[in-house]
Amino acid sequence: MRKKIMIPDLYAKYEKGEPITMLTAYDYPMALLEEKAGVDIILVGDSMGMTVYGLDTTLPVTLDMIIRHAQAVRRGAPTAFIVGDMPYMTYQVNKDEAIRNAGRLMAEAGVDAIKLEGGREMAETIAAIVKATIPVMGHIGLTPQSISQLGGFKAQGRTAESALKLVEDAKALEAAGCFSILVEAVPPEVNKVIVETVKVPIISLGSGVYGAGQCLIVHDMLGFFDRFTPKFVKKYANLNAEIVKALEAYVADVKEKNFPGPEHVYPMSREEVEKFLAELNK
Ligand SMILES: Nc1nc(=O)c2c([nH]1)NC[C@@H]1CN(c3ccc(C(=O)N[C@@H](CCC(=O)O)C(=O)O)cc3)CN21
Ligand SMILES: CC(C)C(=O)C(=O)O
Ligand SMILES: [Mg+2]
Repeated sequence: MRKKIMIPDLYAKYEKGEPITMLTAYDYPMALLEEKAGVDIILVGDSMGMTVYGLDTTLPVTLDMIIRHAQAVRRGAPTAFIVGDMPYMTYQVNKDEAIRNAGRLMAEAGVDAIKLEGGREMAETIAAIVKATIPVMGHIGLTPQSISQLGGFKAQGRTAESALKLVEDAKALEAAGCFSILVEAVPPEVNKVIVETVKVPIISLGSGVYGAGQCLIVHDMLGFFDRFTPKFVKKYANLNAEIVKALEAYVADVKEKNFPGPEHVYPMSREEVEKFLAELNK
């Protein structure tokens, strides 16, 4: 088994120019497969609200949901670096609540770090969480918990003014003590400047090749989610089609009585069958 990945291992990769790989996982079977494939960072994302629970946004996801799913992911991926996503309103109210909730994710779920959305306005909260011994990954650009203010899931930093603000946000997050920052759905030109401005490793989700590594939502890249496909997704498989093919074959087999076959049932000796029927007819 691979050695447990810790923050210094991520930094060593970054310094060597070896790209860091990151994917979401929400359950034990997917975590097992990602561990097997050698994924460095597994994010137990609040995107589970949409990919696993069929909700329209990430806002209804609760801390208890993230904790339960992160526990399952931890069992499947003992050596991956696991990041637990802080759900909507578990860190925005005040620093004390943010520390307590981040601490629950660390202690109850066994994650290695937490992630929360926001720029400058979250810097003080992040500094407080880091001071409480909890590593924080920042998340700027498209921040899905702000969907109402953003007016939809739209790429960010596409004007000079908003791009400048993103660079300031990244600086503030670094100063607050984030060990890494995820930059979502930002033009590559802007992400490049962020990468060159801050020292901490930048993970790109839909923000081009610059930075320390890449992230995708696993259900998107496996073709296991159909409601929409962000422009930044590359589909590495079409699981939906594979699964439907298997399900249709099962439905047809049952209807045509081709399943179960003799190999799927528990045998009884002829002697016992005869005894059974004789007793029954007495
Ligand atoms: N399955 C899944 N994948 C994701 O990447 C993801 C989620 N769920 N849930 C939360 C957010 C939403 N995300 C998204 C959604 C859409 C775009 C996108 O490409 N939007 C288009 C159209 C936007 C519009 O104008 O309506 C764009 O060009 O920005 C990007 C990220 C990223 N996150
Ligand atoms: C979009 C990624 C980075 C995320 O926050 C999630 O999966 O919840
Ligand atoms: Mg999230």
